[in-house]
Amino acid sequence: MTDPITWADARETAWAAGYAAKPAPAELPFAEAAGSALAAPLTAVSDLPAFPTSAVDGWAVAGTGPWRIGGEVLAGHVPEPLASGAAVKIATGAQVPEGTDGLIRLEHSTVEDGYVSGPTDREWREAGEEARHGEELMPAGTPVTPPVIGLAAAAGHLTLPAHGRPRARVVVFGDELLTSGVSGKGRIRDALGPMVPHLLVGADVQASIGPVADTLEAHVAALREALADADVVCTTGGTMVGPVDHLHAALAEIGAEYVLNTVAVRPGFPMLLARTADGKFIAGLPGNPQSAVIAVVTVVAPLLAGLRGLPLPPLRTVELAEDVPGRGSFTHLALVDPAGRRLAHHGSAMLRGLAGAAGFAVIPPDDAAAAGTVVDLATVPGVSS
Ligand SMILES: Nc1nc2c(c(=O)[nH]1)N[C@H]1C(S)=C(S)[C@@H](COP(=O)(O)OP(=O)(O)OC[C@H]3O[C@@H](n4cnc5c(N)ncnc54)[C@H](O)[C@@H]3O)O[C@H]1N2
Ligand code: MOO
Repeated sequence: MTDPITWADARETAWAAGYAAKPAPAELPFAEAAGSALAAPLTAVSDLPAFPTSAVDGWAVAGTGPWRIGGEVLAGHVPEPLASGAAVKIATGAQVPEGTDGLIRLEHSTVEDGYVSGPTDREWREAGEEARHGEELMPAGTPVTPPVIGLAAAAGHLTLPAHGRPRARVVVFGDELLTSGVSGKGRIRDALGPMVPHLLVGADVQASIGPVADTLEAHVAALREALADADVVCTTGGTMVGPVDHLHAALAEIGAEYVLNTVAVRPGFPMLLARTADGKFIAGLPGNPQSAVIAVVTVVAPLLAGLRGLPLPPLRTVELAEDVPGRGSFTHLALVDPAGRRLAHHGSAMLRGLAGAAGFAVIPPDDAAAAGTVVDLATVPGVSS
């Protein structure tokens, strides 16, 4: 087995491999561009707003008052110019008539004998106040978040230049796994098949394969099937060298090469990332369920970010409420709750602690962290706290 790389290097390496392999930018409908990075700057296709727009429900008036009422302007119409001494009722969002000197809010207005009076103000948004036609709104590289999609639509776009969503597929290895019923008699319920697809945020996740029988032929066949319609395949289990751990042999059989093989982190050490000759990726997640999640956090999430042109997912921070030991020369990823307290049931074969955690406090190699220390926090995709 090769020397494990550091946890920090594993994140960087997986991200860089994804970034180098990201699909060429294309004009994508918003739904497909969502979660990618802008491959070119976003510009305004019109002035924003495109016309002076009323910010209130009220009256548009010209000249000095009281103003003679003559009609109304609703949103979605082009109004006639307003003559001096005239007033029109105007709705929020409606185009302000040319010649308007001020708006009176409905609730501040008094209407008498066909005339309106009240305090006026320039309560409209000027054309081009937010952006001028052709102006750059967001630079290339900006993540396509829901607000960016809203801005793009407001600015006149139907598509965005972005990197397409990678297709991902989960392959579950293990003869001992049950997909229904309860654990017993040497067999356990598959916890990873139902969980891992939801961790692959940003990917177009295909139907999972497995549980796959513990033979090399079945492993090779499952990998080939998964790779036929996925850019990223996440396998679970079989990363070690047990009697029925066939992943490494299966990777050799299909000619995949390691991007990284084992990471100096506990839990999660036996994770790996490999690449096929045609540039697809296979992430090997260890079978212990918490270790599988750590492999997603360490390798898969950075890889998917890179494939979409996004930067390495940032770490957050957490102030520890209690001492956390190190794990010798390995990084220790320690489950903590949002208040920085360690969780019970944090063994790598368990999910009970993880299910209530804010994420993993990152305790660097050859170190330990005392209560009160602020350390990095690696969060789990799909989990917010
Ligand atoms: N001699 C050694 N044995 C092990 C070492 C070691 O260093 N030397 N490392 C341990 C560590 S660390 C891990 S993590 C596991 C990794 O094992 P594999 O990736 O080969 O996974 P399996 O052997 O298939 O399974 C391990 C464990 O996880 C359970 N499992 C597997 N898949 C699922 C699933 N889909 N849902 C729920 N649970 C699952 C499986 O039943 C085993 O209990 O190796 C250690 N051994
Ligand atoms: O490191 Mo293993 O991945 O402890 O469970």
